[in-house]
Amino acid sequence: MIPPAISLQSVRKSYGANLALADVTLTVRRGTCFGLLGPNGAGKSTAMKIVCGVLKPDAGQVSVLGVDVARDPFAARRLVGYVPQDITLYESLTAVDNLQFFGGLYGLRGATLSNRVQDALRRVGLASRARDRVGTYSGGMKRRLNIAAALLHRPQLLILDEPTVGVDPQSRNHILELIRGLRADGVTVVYATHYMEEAEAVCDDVAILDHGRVLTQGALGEVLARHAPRAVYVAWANDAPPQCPEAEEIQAHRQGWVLRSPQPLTVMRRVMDQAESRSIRLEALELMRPSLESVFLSLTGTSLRD
Ligand SMILES: Nc1ncnc2c1ncn2[C@@H]1O[C@H](COP(=O)(O)OP(=O)(O)OP(=O)(O)O)[C@@H](O)[C@H]1O
Repeated sequence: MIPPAISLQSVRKSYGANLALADVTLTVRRGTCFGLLGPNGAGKSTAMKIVCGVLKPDAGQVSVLGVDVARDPFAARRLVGYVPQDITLYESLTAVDNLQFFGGLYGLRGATLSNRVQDALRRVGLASRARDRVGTYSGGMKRRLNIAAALLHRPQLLILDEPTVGVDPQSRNHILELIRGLRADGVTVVYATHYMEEAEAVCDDVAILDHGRVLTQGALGEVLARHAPRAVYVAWANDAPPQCPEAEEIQAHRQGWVLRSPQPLTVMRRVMDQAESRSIRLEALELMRPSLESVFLSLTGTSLRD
């Protein structure tokens, strides 16, 4: 059997008394885009640093494309491109000089290094600004250059830790397109984010992590089907919401109400009957599409994480 891109088995990691990963078991399939999702402090960065060999787990097994990270950390690291959450670039150097430096750390030299630098700059849409100092770049350009630095050694697995924080919609769109392009080229991408709409747009599989534990994982469609609360949106020309014993919760939303229920079709029928019998004009009646955002909130709760 071909080993998966990433396998974490019962991984545990503490920082002193602070348990960051309690018991994490995860599998990332080759050639997919995998969304690692979780609120602040869930353990996403810790898990990714362990996969890259930057941090050692206290317990558990980690392998990358079949290579045991504990046994052969250097071989594993060569297979992985890691884009950290914090920008790690030299502001006083140009984009080319930054990439030449990082490429040198991977042992790239001469014409190979120059070609890889040009390729990476093209890929992230920065070829025309290649000779400008990074200090003159916008936040989105720095993020894209940060990604280019992780592509120079042509990794089979790219790990991105919240790559779209603080970027404008254009750079965000460019980064999402870049991920789709890499995936189409056969690169496995792990994408950590708390932007659920981005994960829905690019990920094949997702895992939701909280307090160092995996709450759910699987194909995006499966996770939505398994956990998304079913709901109906109703707007009608009446001040009160419809009466519906099947609704577990009724919330005001836009010009109407959201009725959560495991029997949404019964709810819809009941609303239509009431509208007809009481001559109330119905303005909208929709089965709400399950969203990753609603799954995320229903699994991780709505209390603030600081
Ligand atoms: N170097 C460290 N020393 C002590 N505690 C740490 C350290 N790094 C992380 N932690 C703690 O470990 C837990 C997991 O943190 P981690 O950064 O892995 O979460 P995260 O999901 O990536 O969060 P965020 O979305 O905020 O980046 C948190 O409680 C955090 O405060």
